[in-house]
Amino acid sequence: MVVLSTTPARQETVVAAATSTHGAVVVGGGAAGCIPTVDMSAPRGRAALSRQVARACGEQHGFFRAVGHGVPPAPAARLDSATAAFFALPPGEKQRAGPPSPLGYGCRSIGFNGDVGELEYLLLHANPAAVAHKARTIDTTDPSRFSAVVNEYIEAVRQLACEILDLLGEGLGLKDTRYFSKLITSTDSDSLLRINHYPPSCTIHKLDHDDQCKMKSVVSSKASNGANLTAGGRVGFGEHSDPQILSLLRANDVDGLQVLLPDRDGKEAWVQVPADPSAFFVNVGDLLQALTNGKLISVRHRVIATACRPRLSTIYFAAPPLHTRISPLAETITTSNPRRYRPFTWAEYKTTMYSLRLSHSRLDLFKIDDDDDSDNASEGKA
Ligand SMILES: C=C1C[C@]23C[C@@]1(O)CC[C@H]2[C@@]12CC[C@H](O)[C@@](C)(C(=O)O1)[C@H]2[C@@H]3C(=O)O
Ligand SMILES: O=C(O)CCC(=O)C(=O)O
Ligand SMILES: [Fe+2]
Repeated sequence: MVVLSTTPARQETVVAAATSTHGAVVVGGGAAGCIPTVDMSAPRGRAALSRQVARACGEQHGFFRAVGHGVPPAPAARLDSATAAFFALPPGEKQRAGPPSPLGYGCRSIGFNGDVGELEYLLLHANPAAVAHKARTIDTTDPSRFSAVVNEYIEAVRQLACEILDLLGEGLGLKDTRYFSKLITSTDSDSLLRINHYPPSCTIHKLDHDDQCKMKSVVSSKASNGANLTAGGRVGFGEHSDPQILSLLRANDVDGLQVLLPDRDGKEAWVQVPADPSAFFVNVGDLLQALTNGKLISVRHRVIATACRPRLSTIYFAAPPLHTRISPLAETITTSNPRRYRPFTWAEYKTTMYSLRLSHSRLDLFKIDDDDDSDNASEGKA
């Protein structure tokens, strides 16, 4: 295990993941500390692939690196250059697409309850009409080109999300194996696209590279400019779980993403996810945890900026339509795993989430008490 640093305030340990020869990313010190890799193009049966995806999204992970995913590189490259061009504009021009309501351009402020991060971002509703509307303020010279680039990317990544959700439906043995993917393909689905741009974290001081790197290994809770520091870096995007069904993240070659995974002793540790621009990082969202009655796990993650180059990441949050009723599926409720969550709609969940801080474990508010016999008696009814 490579221990990068510890922060006295939270006694947290950050471990770096390393790639094993058989393709799985493994952290020394326990199987639960691994980041699984799924090669979606590997020649093996569909059943084996679906079991592998379901295992990665459950059993204490909720997170995997997808390679051989079939998304062509060109739409991603076009999106990256369009968004990089936007972030390179003078601040006044970027502000035309803000403030985030929650959609639009945002800088440092995240949500409505006082969260801040060392980043700027674009948050878009993932449907063509909404993209076209926002594009008018994002690319004032050629908004229709910007829209086309974004829509092309969304279509490619939505297909990948559907494929992963179908594999999960099969791996979990659902009667309707397409249940999850149907939720996100409806025309009024509430999916989002977020593009995060993290400035280099070593531009504060005009020091040579070696001095900057020495400074970053100094553990402290506040930087001289007031930014939060954790485990030797600035908090780019604070600890949270994603609220939706499934998130597909792709980033450039700059590290920063960390996931909170339990080790063999059940203690949690932040695991550094090595950058891989050709891969998608897939994580289970709160809704999928609720729908599967906790069989799949909505992983907590964060971004800690330590690099001297900007990090550009793009995340597709696959969500259902607002009126969708979220309730644990019958196949996931058993005597040993009785119903854990009460039914709710995505709209209800969103209202709750926007009233809370980023780090809140919001799904807990929808939990059924262990000793509530009337709710647990509804075993087998979704
Ligand atoms: C503080 C907040 C920002 C957030 C909405 C929230 O109230 C709590 C969840 C946050 C989050 C995290 C994942 C995604 O980046 C996001 C778009 C989402 O759906 O939930 C953000 C929200 C946001 O930035 O608006
Ligand atoms: O920017 C990243 O790499 C991750 C950000 C994230 O987790 C989010 O936007 O929900
Ligand atoms: Fe996230």
